Amino acid sequence: MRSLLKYLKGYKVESVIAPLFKMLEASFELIVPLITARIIDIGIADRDKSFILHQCIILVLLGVVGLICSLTAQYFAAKSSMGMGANIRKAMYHHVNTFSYEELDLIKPSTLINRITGDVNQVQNGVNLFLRLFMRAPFIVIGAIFMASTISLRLTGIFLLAMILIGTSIFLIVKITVKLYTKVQEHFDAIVLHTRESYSGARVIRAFHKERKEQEAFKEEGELLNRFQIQSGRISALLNPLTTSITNIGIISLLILGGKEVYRGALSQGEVVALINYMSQILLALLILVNLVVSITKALASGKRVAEVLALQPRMQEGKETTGLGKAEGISFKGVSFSYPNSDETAIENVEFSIPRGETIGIIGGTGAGKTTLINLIPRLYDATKGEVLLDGRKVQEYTYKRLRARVSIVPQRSVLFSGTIRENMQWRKESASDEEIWEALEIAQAKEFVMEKQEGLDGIVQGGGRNFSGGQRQRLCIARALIGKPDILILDDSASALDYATDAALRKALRRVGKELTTIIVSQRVASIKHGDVIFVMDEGRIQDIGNHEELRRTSEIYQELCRTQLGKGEAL
Ligand SMILES: Nc1ncnc2c1ncn2[C@@H]1O[C@H](COP(=O)(O)OP(=O)(O)OP(=O)(O)O)[C@@H](O)[C@H]1O
Repeated sequence: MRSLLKYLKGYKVESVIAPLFKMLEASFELIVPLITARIIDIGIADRDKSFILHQCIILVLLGVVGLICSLTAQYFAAKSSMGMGANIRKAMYHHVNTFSYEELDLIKPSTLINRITGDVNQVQNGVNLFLRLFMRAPFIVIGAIFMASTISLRLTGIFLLAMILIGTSIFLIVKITVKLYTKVQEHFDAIVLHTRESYSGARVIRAFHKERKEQEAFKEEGELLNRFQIQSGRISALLNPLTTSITNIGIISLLILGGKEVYRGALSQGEVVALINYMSQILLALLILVNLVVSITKALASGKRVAEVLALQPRMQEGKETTGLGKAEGISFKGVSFSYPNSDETAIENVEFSIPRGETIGIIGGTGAGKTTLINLIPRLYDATKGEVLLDGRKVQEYTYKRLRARVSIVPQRSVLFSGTIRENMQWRKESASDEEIWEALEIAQAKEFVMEKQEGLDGIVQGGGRNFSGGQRQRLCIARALIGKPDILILDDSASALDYATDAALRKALRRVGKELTTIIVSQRVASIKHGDVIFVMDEGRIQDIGNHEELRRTSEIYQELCRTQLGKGEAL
């Protein structure tokens, strides 16, 4: 949490003014019982109406000035805590954008969203309460005891005893409820996760007719949450009656012992009333302190979650080079192995190959063979754990991200579009892309026809995630997006899986016409999609088992033969 204090930068003055004004308000509050005592002892005793009126005006003035101080404190506390919250959110958003796939594997997007929103809000509220109340409550308690001691040192003992009893009850109850609160938070997180999953997977749930099962699981989570909330509610409900009882016992003791002092002539009636007022002020201040402690505990827990994200340093460092050596003119893998950060197994092992510029490469293999892992190393979505990945003779790590990603364009397995227009989605790689360039890319990606059919053309709306397009249309739009800005290397990671054979073939034919310089890597589980490649890599268990063109592999590669047998028909493969 301490590491988050730097985000208060720019709000230092506000953070000092807020507690100062709150303490000023508290000082006025501490004077009130003394004035009440004077009204009773002098005004009422002497039946002096003008004195009473005069003192009442002072009370009103104290109230008004106190209110102004309180509002000033609220204003400055809100300004600095909101400012701090905004600074943290900005810093987190910026920091998360520097994460590579490795960091995103470690902190899941749903947790990141919770941390950037809910947790930062909790920190913000905690800071606001802290600035306003943390100094005020102890100030009132100490001040009230001090003022009481100036009235009667003998009766101050009752105050100390009441404070010890109230303090102990509060401590015990908070200790238990904070533990329960942690449980409540855990179950609340689970419910949020469940709600999010069942909403985003609503169609799958309907398709598998799992509505009842989902409802039951939700009900179970809800009941658990309910149980812990009731438990913590019951225990916190004890707090008020317990502390009020202790205070009331204190007040009764003050009345009895104070009464005796009045008889002895050591105290006036007004002073006894003032002592009772101070006792009530202490109780109120301690109750506020309890709420403050609970909120601060929550804020500290949230602050820890926020600080964890900010402390996570991206393992990849950006290079400085903007040009290649031009030697090898293509992509080379030298003894490359890779393991995911959250896994002990190697996803690819000792991969070695070179691809000259302008070739079309097919990568085929069963699920989990390591195809996606391999191609993700080229645009540095991950860094190899062993070996080197070279692009035009330079390690990919040496290039700036801008340069590397301008040269290598990847269409991932999952087609992701963003809400906006088709044009806006097409301009992701090149903001200045003209309509002509966009139509050209759409034509190659076999998407021109259905975009033209739209009344608005390139201004056609894309709904979040591209849900107003079919799976195949989404894939084609993503391929078009990847072609804009003329990359040197185009990687299609199973990105044509939703296309029918004819469209898939038309796409590959169009890609071949793009230019001799374009290196195309097509990852697929379909033989038909990669069989025209200049070279085909056959992958299995994280290794490239066989390399060759379609005809060679049909003769030499058992895995390839098997794939052909199952897909193209037995006769063709043998
Ligand atoms: N983010 C990840 N974290 C941990 N392990 C992963 C991750 N992604 C993939 N793996 C594992 O790495 C191995 C290779 O996966 P990869 O996605 O490269 O296979 P693939 O050949 O592309 O499969 P598919 O054709 O099904 O997409 C698999 O065993 C998989 O479980």
